[in-house]
Amino acid sequence: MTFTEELRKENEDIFSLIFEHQFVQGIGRGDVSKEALTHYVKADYEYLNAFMKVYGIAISKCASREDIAYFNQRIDFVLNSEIHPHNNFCEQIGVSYEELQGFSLPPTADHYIKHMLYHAQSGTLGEILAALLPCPWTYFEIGEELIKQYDPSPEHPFYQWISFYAERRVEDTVVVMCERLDKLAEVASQEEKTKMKEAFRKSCQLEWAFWEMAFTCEEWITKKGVSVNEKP
Ligand SMILES: Cc1ncc(CN)c(N)n1
Repeated sequence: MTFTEELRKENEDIFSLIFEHQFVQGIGRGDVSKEALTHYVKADYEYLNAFMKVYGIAISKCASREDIAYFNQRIDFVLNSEIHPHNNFCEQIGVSYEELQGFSLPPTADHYIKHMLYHAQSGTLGEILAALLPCPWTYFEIGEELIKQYDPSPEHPFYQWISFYAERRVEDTVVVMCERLDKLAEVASQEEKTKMKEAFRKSCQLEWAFWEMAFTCEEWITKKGVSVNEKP
């Protein structure tokens, strides 16, 4: 079994909790509330900005141009392609994408980006990839699961979102990231592999928590109660 096959097996519990999550199932049924969609897009826009910065830190640790080109191409995908699923949600909410940009992150999303930034700053390239991999991997499998369970037609409100993540391009992203991580794991010490496993599992758990954060419209607590998610 490869290292990433092991990771997938050890985290089957979290993957299945993600597939069952009410937000994810709501995408499949086509009935997520506008409040939850809005909360998700506001947080995810900033989350993806942080994700690209983590790729940037990974570039600073690359030893070859081929590795630099790989991370550069990943940044391009987030910057220019991952706007499509957000636009699908915005159309369903009835707002422009620009209106949902620039908000501060709710607690769970804040935790998730700091978890990735921690591994980016202090870890090896393998540790960084392990922290990043659940992002494309869980979404690709969500796309696959929702197609299997709901077989959405082009009229489905979230058809674009579902088909974007179930697409070949996202599958290829996962396959290539797994191959890269497997190669790095082959030469990693036991201690480094343990760190990779911890980073991967926590990112899977934070993926579930991110859906929950959006579904419950999670906010920071203040003396007056929970604060409204305002622009800083
Ligand atoms: C939180 C999160 N995780 C994963 C993805 C898919 N790249 C995303 N857009 N947002």
